[in-house]
Amino acid sequence: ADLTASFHDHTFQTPLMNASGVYCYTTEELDNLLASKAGTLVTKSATINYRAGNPEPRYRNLALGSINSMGLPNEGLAYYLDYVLKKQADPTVPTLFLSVAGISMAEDLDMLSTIDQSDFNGLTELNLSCPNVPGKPQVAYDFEATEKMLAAAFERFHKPLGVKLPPYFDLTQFDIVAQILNQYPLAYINTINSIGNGLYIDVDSETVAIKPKGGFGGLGGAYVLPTALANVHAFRQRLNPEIAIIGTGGIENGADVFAHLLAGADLVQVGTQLMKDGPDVFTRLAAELADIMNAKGYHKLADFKGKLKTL
Ligand SMILES: C=Cc1c(C(=O)O)[nH]c(=O)[nH]c1=O
Repeated sequence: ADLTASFHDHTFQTPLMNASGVYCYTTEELDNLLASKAGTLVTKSATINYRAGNPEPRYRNLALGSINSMGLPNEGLAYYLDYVLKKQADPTVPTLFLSVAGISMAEDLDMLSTIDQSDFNGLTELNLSCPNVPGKPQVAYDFEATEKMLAAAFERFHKPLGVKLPPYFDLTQFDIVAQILNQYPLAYINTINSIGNGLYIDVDSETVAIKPKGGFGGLGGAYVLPTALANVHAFRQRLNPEIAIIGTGGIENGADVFAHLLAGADLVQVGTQLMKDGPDVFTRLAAELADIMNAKGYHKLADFKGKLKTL
């Protein structure tokens, strides 16, 4: 089976990559991703300046996934922009993704301007869905703010741009959000971000799992797979075909990757399972996906991508 993934005019060795925020905070982690079977990588969502983030413990692996309230810790935009600019000079390195998540629309726009004026030749991911900055509502749950943000972004940003979206749970929300997104020349959407503000309770200790926000945090892992698949498929059914889709959420094995691609994803991102297994997870996921494709007689991703059947 050929796992080569095409994404606009870019080609990747596999459709697999990390989810922003996981294993992408330091240049060492990013280099380890490049050395793995991941097709490419995305950097931790950046703010203009360094952020320490929320007090720890702020991430916990759980039997059925994970919970996190990191609070947007990052080294600042320059750190990640320097990294991708240096790496893109190397012809053996695939096209890279750079993620930004400003605390305000003004900060987002400043960062987009900085990137636009740079020689960055990869794709930029505007994170509209961080659930863990206290007092900062998720932009993407405010449809008016989303529209304002996209209009302002495309006024000043001329490189390929994608948006990271939170999960939606209502079919009319898919209609409304898709109608907004279709008005803009987006390269892609990335769906889903963590399911915001879950609460894990440890019965033995009668305590929550993480310190910030009284234990409330974004859910990842197996908990979120059906929601992730629904969002990938709902947007595939509604978005202009020129807007590609990165499927994120709940991938533990090759079958989960296959399901995301069947639902309409062009690339898939792995968060919780990457946190649990490290970059070797991409070797296992690639092998498991290839085995499934071979068993089904599929030779390349296009043979089944987006071809989910209904009853
Ligand atoms: C960028 C902040 C995010 C964070 C975070 O830094 O708390 N956690 C998530 O699950 N998703 C995010 O988008």
